[in-house]
Amino acid sequence: MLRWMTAGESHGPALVGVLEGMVAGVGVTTTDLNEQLARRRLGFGRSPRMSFEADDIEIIGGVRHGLTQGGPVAVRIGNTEWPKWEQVMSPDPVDEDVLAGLARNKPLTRPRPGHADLAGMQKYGFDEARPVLERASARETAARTVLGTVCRQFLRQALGVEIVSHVLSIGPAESTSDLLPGPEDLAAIDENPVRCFDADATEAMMAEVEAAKKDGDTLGGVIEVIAYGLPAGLGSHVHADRRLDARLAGALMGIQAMKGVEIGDGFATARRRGSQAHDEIDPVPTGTGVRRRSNRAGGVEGGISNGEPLRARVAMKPISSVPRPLATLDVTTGEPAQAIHQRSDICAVPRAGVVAESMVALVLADAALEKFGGDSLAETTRNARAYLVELERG
Ligand SMILES: Cc1cc2nc3c(=O)[nH]c(=O)nc-3n(C[C@H](O)[C@H](O)[C@H](O)COP(=O)(O)O)c2cc1C
Ligand SMILES: C=C(O[C@@H]1CC(C(=O)O)=C[C@@H](OP(=O)(O)O)[C@H]1O)C(=O)O
Repeated sequence: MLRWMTAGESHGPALVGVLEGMVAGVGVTTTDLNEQLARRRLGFGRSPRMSFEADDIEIIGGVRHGLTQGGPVAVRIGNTEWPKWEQVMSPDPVDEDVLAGLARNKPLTRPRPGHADLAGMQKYGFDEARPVLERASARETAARTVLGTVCRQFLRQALGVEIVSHVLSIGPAESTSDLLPGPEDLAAIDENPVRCFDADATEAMMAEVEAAKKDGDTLGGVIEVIAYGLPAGLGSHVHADRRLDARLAGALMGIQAMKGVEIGDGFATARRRGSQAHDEIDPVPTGTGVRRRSNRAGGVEGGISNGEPLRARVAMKPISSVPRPLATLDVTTGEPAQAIHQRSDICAVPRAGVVAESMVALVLADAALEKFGGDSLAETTRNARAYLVELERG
């Protein structure tokens, strides 16, 4: 079983991520992790913090000379913003007079609708939003991205799986193209300012972000993640929590601000007749596997991967730090007020796609290890090959 956890606050000294259960022998380096962290900073409409902050990464356990060792992989990502926050976020007590003189420490008593501020204050008994937003912040997704990258390396090296994401829509601007990007298209997608595969939709998406910025507003959108090369047989129909689709939905919805998940054609499938909704199967000569005429199911049937590319879509709500402030209350007075606004992303959909890739990688690596087992990359690969040979034999 693969387990993972992150710790750390948005303006604390560092984030930490731990991945337990990864086999030995997976090739992964600091450069691999940095590459994915850099991708997570991409995109038109991102927060100014993305351009001046660096992810200061250090692998502190589980990897030796570029190979996983079978023990927990632990990674520390230093926040280069820390010196500005050393007192506000100090783990140890700080003199009250010093704190009172710090503008950064001003209590945040006007919670933002749509952020975790008010719900978190109520739940944990805080009288201001700082302790809530520090952990609710999607800064934490840097740690997940790193752990997902280890899984991505494992999936690639054990099974030849490649994971891609692209933006389908930002606000009302959406791609109408049916073209599915492949692994070879990922570099071009990353070069596109909104990480969109459809050049025709790019300008409209950028125009939406510009217009939202001008109006003091924010935007959400829809991202698609595709995994290629996934063998049939991951996940299971036998119990709810073993279903691959349920696990993917939970993982994707577990990303801050994600409010909807579709597997394959998802909601569109619900509007079709059965004859137009499913993927008909053609007989093929023994030894060549099976063939489907389409992939509306997005590579999962009965909670089990079916060998087609896995497709999952996730809908992100607009950023809740709206520059044109939303109505709220001041919790100290109970009077109406305008929500706090802080430096923020206008639209984080393009970079959220990279986080979504990592979440999919975590789920797929877990499901692959469950299916094929093993303690080393060589053993898992051997087991997977033996299974695939049997499968193709029919
Ligand atoms: C990559 C990424 C970047 C984000 N950037 C911001 C941001 O700059 N400002 C903000 O208010 N929310 C941002 N969010 C969203 C908040 O973290 C999220 O709205 C908040 O945690 C509440 O969402 P929830 O209701 O899903 O928990 C971002 C989310 C992601 C995934
Ligand atoms: C720091 C990151 O994203 C942050 C996510 C975030 C939020 O509320 O989720 C709010 C912003 O933080 P700040 O208010 O400090 O500018 C984003 O910059 C990051 O992704 O590394």
